[in-house]
Amino acid sequence: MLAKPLTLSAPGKAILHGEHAVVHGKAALAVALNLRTFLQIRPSNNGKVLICLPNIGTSLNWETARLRTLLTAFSAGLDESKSPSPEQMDALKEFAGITTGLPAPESLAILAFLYLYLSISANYGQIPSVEIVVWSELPTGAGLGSSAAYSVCLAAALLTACGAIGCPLEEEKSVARWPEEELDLINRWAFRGEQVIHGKPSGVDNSVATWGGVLRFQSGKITLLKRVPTPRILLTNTKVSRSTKILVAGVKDKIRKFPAIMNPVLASIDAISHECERVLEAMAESPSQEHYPVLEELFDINQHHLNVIGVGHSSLDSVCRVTATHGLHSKLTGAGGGGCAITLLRPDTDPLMVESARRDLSACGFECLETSIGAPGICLHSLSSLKAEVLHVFNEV
Ligand SMILES: Nc1ncnc2c1ncn2[C@@H]1O[C@H](COP(=O)(O)OP(=O)(O)OP(=O)(O)O)[C@@H](O)[C@H]1O
Ligand SMILES: C[C@@](O)(CCO)CC(=O)[O-]
Ligand SMILES: [Mg+2]
Repeated sequence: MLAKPLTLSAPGKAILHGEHAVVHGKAALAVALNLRTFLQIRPSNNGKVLICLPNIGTSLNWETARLRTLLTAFSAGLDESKSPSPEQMDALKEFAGITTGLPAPESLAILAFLYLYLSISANYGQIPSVEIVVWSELPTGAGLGSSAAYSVCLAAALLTACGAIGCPLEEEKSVARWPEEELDLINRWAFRGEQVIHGKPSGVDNSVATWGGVLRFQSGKITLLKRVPTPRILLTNTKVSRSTKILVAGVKDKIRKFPAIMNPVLASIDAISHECERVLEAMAESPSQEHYPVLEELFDINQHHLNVIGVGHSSLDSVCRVTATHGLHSKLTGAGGGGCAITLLRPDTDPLMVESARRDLSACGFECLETSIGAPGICLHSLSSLKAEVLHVFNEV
């Protein structure tokens, strides 16, 4: 059980190709970002469970005895066919005093936490009185998988706290990862958290946050692409807020209304993901500049498709237009409707050109984020290995 504080982190992600189509059984290519969500869980002896979420200004606590009264409704196990039921969600909303129809960010985050806390306790054994702090380097709700990194951190922390999985961090180590079968369990529980936040997630985001690196995801099948080169990208946050849940529901509605028009678009996005993977593999075989025009054209085509299925936004059009004036190619990433875009950079892209593109993007009110890609998935950290910024957050709350 939990004898001392544990600190863990999971990465955000960028989807190169396949967002939305992946919800409908098509392939997606996703990369882990070196922008992470950190969680600290510490034992406490006040008979309460506390969750503190500084990114969204929320801190709540409940008596463990009160939480226990809900346990029987959450003992169904990890049956693949069962997702969080409307009855379970209603019980949680009533417990947490959430009455609004359209859930606010803090409501979704709390519901996902309560769902995971109760389901994991009911299935593996009571989680003791704990304090949990979650803080992220990722913008929340901007297409970079913040919900998945949050769910993966929660699942890993709660499974470790109740002894369902081990704690692989040895004394002298600064970072440790769980063995594959435990990562698989973390990923499957995190998917449940995503279901609470998203409604109908494909599972691609929680898979990247769990496994890290670069992967292809299709209908629940995760293929880690170990050999492919990780392209350089520039991330731009338009700062236009949006909800993945609403955007995913909008696409579903469009497919229902116009199946003969929308299904070929999804099939084309699927073909783009496969073509991109083929090109990345060819680049691994023979690195050469000649592959970049193809990757750039795939970005352009997919961006048009994403507009067709209704997840574009004028701010994302602006990112594409501004970067195009510098000879660069961009597309939205994640759910779209605002949030972030990715711009492909060639290894030989002139840094001055990138700098001037960034200046123009900033002048539009957008924020460019620097990060590397192919980062590791969920891991445990020793306190001494944490960056000062992260330590500061955990020491403050
Ligand atoms: N650090 C965090 N603290 C608290 N809640 C968080 C945090 N990160 C994510 N969330 C929860 O996840 C929600 C955002 O999820 P959403 O799926 O809409 O966006 P995203 O995951 O950032 O983007 P995408 O799904 O397109 O990659 C927030 O409203 C909040 O409920
Ligand atoms: C829009 C979507 O395809 C990606 C969000 O990052 C939703 C999902 O796959 O769950
Ligand atoms: Mg999300």
